[in-house]
Amino acid sequence: MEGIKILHYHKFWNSFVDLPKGIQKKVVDFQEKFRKDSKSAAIHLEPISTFKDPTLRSARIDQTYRAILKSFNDGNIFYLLWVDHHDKAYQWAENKVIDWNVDTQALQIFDNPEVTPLPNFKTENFDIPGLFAEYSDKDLKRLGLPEIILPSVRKIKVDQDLYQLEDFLPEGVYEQLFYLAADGDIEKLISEVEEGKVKAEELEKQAESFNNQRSFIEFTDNNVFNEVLEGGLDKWKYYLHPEQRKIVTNNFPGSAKITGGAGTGKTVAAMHRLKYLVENSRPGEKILFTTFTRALTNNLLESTRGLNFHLSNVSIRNIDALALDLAKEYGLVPSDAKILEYDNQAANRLWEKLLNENLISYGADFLEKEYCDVILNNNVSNLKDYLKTYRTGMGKPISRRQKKGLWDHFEKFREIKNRENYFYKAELYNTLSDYLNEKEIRPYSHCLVDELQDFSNAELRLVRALVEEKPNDLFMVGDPLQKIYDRRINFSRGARINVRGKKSRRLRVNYRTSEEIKRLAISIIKDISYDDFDGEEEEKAGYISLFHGVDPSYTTFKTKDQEINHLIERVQTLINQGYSLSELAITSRTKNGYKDFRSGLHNAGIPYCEFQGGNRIGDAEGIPLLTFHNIKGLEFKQVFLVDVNERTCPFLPRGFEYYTDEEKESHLRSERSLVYVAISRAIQNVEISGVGNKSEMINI
Ligand SMILES: Nc1ncnc2c1ncn2[C@@H]1O[C@H](COP(=O)(O)OP(=O)(O)OP(=O)(O)O)[C@@H](O)[C@H]1O
Repeated sequence: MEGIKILHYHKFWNSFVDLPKGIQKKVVDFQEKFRKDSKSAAIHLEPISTFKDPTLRSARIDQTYRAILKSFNDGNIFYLLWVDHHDKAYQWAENKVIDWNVDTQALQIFDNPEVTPLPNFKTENFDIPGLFAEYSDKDLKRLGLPEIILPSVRKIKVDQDLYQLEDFLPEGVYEQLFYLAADGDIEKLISEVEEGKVKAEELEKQAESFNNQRSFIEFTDNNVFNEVLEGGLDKWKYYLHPEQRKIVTNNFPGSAKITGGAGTGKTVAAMHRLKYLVENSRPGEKILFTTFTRALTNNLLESTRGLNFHLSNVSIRNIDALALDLAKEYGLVPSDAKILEYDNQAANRLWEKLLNENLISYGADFLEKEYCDVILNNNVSNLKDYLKTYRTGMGKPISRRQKKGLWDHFEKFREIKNRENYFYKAELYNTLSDYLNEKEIRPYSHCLVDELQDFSNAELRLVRALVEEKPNDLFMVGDPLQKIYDRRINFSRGARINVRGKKSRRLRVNYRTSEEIKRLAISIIKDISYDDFDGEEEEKAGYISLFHGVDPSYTTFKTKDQEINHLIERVQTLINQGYSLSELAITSRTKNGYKDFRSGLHNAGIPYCEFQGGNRIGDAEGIPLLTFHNIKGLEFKQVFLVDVNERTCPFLPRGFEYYTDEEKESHLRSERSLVYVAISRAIQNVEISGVGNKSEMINI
């Protein structure tokens, strides 16, 4: 038959990569022949009597290798499921159930419970109701639960039973039951499943539902095979979670905010969204993808190239660099303008100058904080507005009279600083936003923002000003739980961005880390409440990893030398096991924290590198040494958190005892977020170490 479709199961690639090179090439040829004529004698497409599923077929790759396929829709669609040595391929297929689920419009693959018995739960005789007792069979089936597994699900009484069933459920179904156990809103879950379906009656169209595309994709050319032959498959480029795909292709009536825990594929969704916008853009439209750090910008530049679309109308820039360039281009700052960072040497010198030249009863620290957090963060340009501005989170209230006095000081400070051509970043953003708004210049048609939680109100106002308000104007992804800078964002009031209701969505599947690592990461911040950037509490429930690994460890030592020796030994063991150094990372709360480990690596002859402004300094192939701040946005197979004890985590700055309660709380929240960020960078394993007493933040 002409025009046969082959849909590739994402786990098919796991079997494909393990084949000898020569056989991989034969698999590529096999598919070409199969598409032309699946009934050709050379292909030998046949059912096998030992397969429990009568719709499964074996096909011949050569004398010894077989492909396992499922025939679908009267044989004009085939699912290519597995390829292996004859015996192993048959073994893989033998006891599988491979069923089309009409409720979800997705093919389901799972072990036949008649052959592979489902686990018995310890809670079987407990006199407590089933975890899902309040939901009808019909509703559970609408979430994709196969009829044959329903009796076992009815026996689940506690979360632990559900975890035991994970490997016996089809993909996606465990996830749905996990969400249901976490927040109990079955109507919401059913409607999410429905959104992942297509309206069409034809099975061929239904096979393209978002729910089915989670695991099955048609590859019509051989490029992807070449990609695998050259070094592996980046599944994120093709197989998207239905929630990711919805976000990528959705038509948002205005700006969209996407949140999700660490590793839930927010950056991946944003990159696909960029591709989608480019492919649907009109001539002349320019699209900006911006983020906070240079390291992430560099990663984005690299990764988006792999998605194969034209980047000619796309600008991928970090927000600072973009703002400075645009401000210079519009003549808003001199070409030799210099940037002031909060609390850096130049800023401290200028504030001291103000204090020396005037009789002022406030300290430089207070003045700078008030100027940056209240004046600049709210873009206050005159005394009248300053008098009206709330100083939320600023501690001790100040009177109208005090505000008037302060305003005079700030005007003098501005003169001092402008004379020397210095500008705070926020000042640059404000000046630029005001200019763009006044002149109605909108340099970009769409803007995507990654690491949203690190943006300040001033940066977000600039983002808002760069793009005209219209459907699909802004697409912003971030994780409130990873907010490691102590700055308040408020979309509607602070940044004039409106994203309430349906325009904000949340991703929940952690693709990066094992469930064990995710649980540890979440335990750090579980009792803290995080703002969703619009004054509501960000949800934490229903955040799940779908694979398992080893339990993270936390070891303390008597001396620093012991800790260093232990780390060096562990690194050497991992190298011997075949890990490359760049797959590992050593991270500590401060730069000082990893200094001794750097010497240890040096003495042991193990190459290392550090990060500066997004670039690797030292041996680029060496093991990276990073602070918890600059490991953000990156990922590694194994992460070592070093120098972790009661004194370093949380890290308390000098003068902490004088902070107001609100400031203390805010600081400690950021400290917890930092540890959450550092732990959640690991794919397979986290090892924590320190000298002395353990940090009370980490309970292992
Ligand atoms: N649909 C997918 N299929 C396979 N892998 C995926 C998918 N989506 C994301 N990933 C992988 O999961 C990891 C985390 O993805 P990503 O960086 O997009 O998450 P994130 O939510 O931005 O994380 P963080 O906030 O922690 O930086 C990456 O290795 C990515 O390739």
